[in-house]
Amino acid sequence: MAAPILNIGASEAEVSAQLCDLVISKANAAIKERGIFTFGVSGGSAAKFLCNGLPQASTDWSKWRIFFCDERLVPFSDPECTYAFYKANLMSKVPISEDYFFALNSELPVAEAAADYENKVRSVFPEGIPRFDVLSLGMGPDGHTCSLFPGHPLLKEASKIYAPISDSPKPPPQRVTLTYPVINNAACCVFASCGASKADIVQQVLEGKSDEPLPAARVRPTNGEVIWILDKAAAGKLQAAL
Ligand SMILES: O=C1O[C@H](COP(=O)(O)O)[C@@H](O)[C@H](O)[C@H]1O
Repeated sequence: MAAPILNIGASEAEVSAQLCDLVISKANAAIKERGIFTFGVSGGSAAKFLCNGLPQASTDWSKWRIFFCDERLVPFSDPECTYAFYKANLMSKVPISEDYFFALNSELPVAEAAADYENKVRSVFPEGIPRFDVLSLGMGPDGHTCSLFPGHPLLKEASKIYAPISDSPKPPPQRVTLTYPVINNAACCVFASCGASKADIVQQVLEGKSDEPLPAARVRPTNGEVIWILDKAAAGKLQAAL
């Protein structure tokens, strides 16, 4: 298990550019090697960072297979719907087929929606624990990542690819999330976080010592890398950045 790699950008725009450059270079390498790029995307600020730079990518979009690291169980018309954000800010700008940007069926009850989404993942990863080329992750001010929240029983979920959650402390309450066995089987997990409001939690996750690590600190792929891309404000309390 490799130690996290830390990259610090001068500004949010630089963080966004570094994240997009990393994803595009991993995508083009995977496509060259295996003819396919499997990518997990998050909502919140990470979605904005990706949508700033990915539309300019020089890549073969027909080879990308995009899934959600987590998604909220709300209709496409709801402003909280992450799929709708990517549809407006990425899918409308690049030639990726809707068949390969896998949406959550928000008309199903949450447990069925998670099982249905798991079947979609199985269309690309027919067996075993899926190994995504890249998971683009965000971290909330409480240290959550995907929809895995501090102290929640889902931190221990070990049998599902995607788990339903109906009591998310951050609204909306019903969501579907990747689980740790899949997250920690990825080839690359990349966090992008910006702003002084994230500085304390970034410091706790990257330099804190606890018997109960925060959800973002549990992202440690056994045979992959973890990269953190931060702006100066988010990295402001790290000893490693001094
Ligand atoms: O609710 C969510 O929050 C996290 C963190 O979002 P951020 O805006 O604080 O970066 C996000 O990664 C996750 O996908 C989303 O559902």
